[in-house]
Amino acid sequence: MTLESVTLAEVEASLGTLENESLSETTDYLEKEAEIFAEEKRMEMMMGWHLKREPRLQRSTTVATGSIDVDSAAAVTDDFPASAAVKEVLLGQDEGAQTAALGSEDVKGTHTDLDPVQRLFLEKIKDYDNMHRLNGGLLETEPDYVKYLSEETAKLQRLYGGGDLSSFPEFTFTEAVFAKSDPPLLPSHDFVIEMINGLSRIASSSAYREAAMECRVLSIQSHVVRGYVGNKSASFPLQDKESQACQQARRRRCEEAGLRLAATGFLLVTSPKMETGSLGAGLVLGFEVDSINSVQFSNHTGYSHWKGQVLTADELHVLYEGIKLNNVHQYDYVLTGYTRDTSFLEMVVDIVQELKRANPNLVYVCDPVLGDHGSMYVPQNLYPVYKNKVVPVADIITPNQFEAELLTGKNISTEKDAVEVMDLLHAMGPDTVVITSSDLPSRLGDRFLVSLGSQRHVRPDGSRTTQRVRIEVPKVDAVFVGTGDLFAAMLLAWTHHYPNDLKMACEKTFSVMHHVIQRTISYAHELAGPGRRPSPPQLELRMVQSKADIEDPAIVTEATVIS
Ligand SMILES: Nc1ncnc2c1ncn2[C@@H]1O[C@H](COP(=O)(O)OP(=O)(O)O)[C@@H](O)[C@H]1O
Ligand SMILES: Cc1ncc(COP(=O)(O)O)c(C=O)c1O
Repeated sequence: MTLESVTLAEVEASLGTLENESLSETTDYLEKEAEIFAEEKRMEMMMGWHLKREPRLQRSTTVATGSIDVDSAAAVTDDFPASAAVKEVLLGQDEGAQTAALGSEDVKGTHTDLDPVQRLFLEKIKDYDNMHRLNGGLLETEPDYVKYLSEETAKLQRLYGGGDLSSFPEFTFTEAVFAKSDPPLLPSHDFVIEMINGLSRIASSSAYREAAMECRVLSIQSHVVRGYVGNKSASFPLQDKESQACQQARRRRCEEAGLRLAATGFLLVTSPKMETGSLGAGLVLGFEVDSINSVQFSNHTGYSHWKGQVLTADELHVLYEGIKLNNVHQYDYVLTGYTRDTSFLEMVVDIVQELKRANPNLVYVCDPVLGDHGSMYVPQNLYPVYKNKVVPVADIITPNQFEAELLTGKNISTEKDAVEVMDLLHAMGPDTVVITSSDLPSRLGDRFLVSLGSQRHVRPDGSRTTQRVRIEVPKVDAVFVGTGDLFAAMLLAWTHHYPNDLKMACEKTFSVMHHVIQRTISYAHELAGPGRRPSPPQLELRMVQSKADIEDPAIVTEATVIS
């Protein structure tokens, strides 16, 4: 007889014979098969589901307990519309009453509105309950189950300090007494109420919304499949790094707005005496980096071979139009680097101008990539576009010495020359200029690289002030590619964090560079082997491995304020 061919009547008949007998081995198989089938049938009838041995219900029929199984009761009441009689039997009485009802012959007789399957179900529970009581424990359990149960019980007893795990615990609620102390270590009851009421006000306040808002960068740079230049060099560090810096900057703004954000991830209106911790899990504010890939190459152009595609000005415009049509063209920063095409660069300028109109506080960070050490490595016709169109709309620029000289038409032979060049660059537009590398001699010796920075500020009274710094970092005897892009991205991040402190922003930025470069060169030497110069693939920046240094760089170089 297959299970499918068992009719309900047969099931009832089979089980009916069991009613007056104890469960025996000979009927065991038939009963179990019938029971499973009956259960499935019952489910289908009552719920319209095609439920196959739903585990909670299986448990209720195979593991009987001294009192009603809470899970099975919940299954009946929560998951399908059991009849009033079933509910009454299962839930309508206290534990003792339920046990009594289940153990009594009345169940079948008094609830005449039960359909045959429901009755069968209740009778089975009743049978098991009787058997359980007679047997003094679980029925038909495998040794493994008994072992598992006793281990789990022991575990719970260890965790919760013993006690009877089979009975419902008693709870005693006593009124909390809030100790008054000065200064208060715990918030007072009134304060907690005030805090809760305040939460909804804070959530809708503009300061909170501003604090919770993301900081979004549009980065228009190269993409490479292999290695780290352009967007590959800038995106990961920005996304990673800024989660910390943004949090701090925004926490400061929140505090200024009279709000405090506590360490637990809860937003609290605190009394002024209460300590504020880090933002914790409450707000996560990494830079959102939207990348437009100006080229997609297999690798950077310092390798023996490279292949790929170049984005045209029109294609750039199409991408930007798409963003604009969705009205998601609100950016806090634009970051650009290596470009070889004049019309593309002009399109970038148009986009920056339009984005600045949408957000007058937008900061454009530009690495005016033209060449190095006296020679240009982009087409000559890019130079006038940078000089006349790009630099004037830029807020932060990161030229090397050659690029700074080219843009201003003035040579740098001394630190004084460098300061004058930076002033000329300020006059062209940008408030922040960092000359990333120079041939100027270092006071620390010829194994150090000298860089200079200058930042203009407008004082509250409208007058201008300029901070200028010199920074010297150990020179590494190798050519790295992608360092200019990483540098610009990190300067963006750290000037965001320290908008009026170029010294600090430079110390952080140059320290990140130092850590990444040191890790890269050690690894490259290891790969190349003793006495051999590392190849371009071996010199790819160790970006992911430098995550911790990018997030929180140990300061390895102090910037000197020079005027
Ligand atoms: N060989 C090197 N040794 C030490 N630092 C370097 C070296 N090359 C690059 N850097 C770091 O990277 C930064 C950017 O340098 P670079 O890539 O030469 O800029 P750019 O591409 O603008 O010419 C430098 O300011 C310096 O911190
Ligand atoms: C495709 C590509 N993008 C960007 C760069 C810029 O690299 P860096 O950051 O060293 O100026 C290069 C340098 O070769 C490159 O090949």
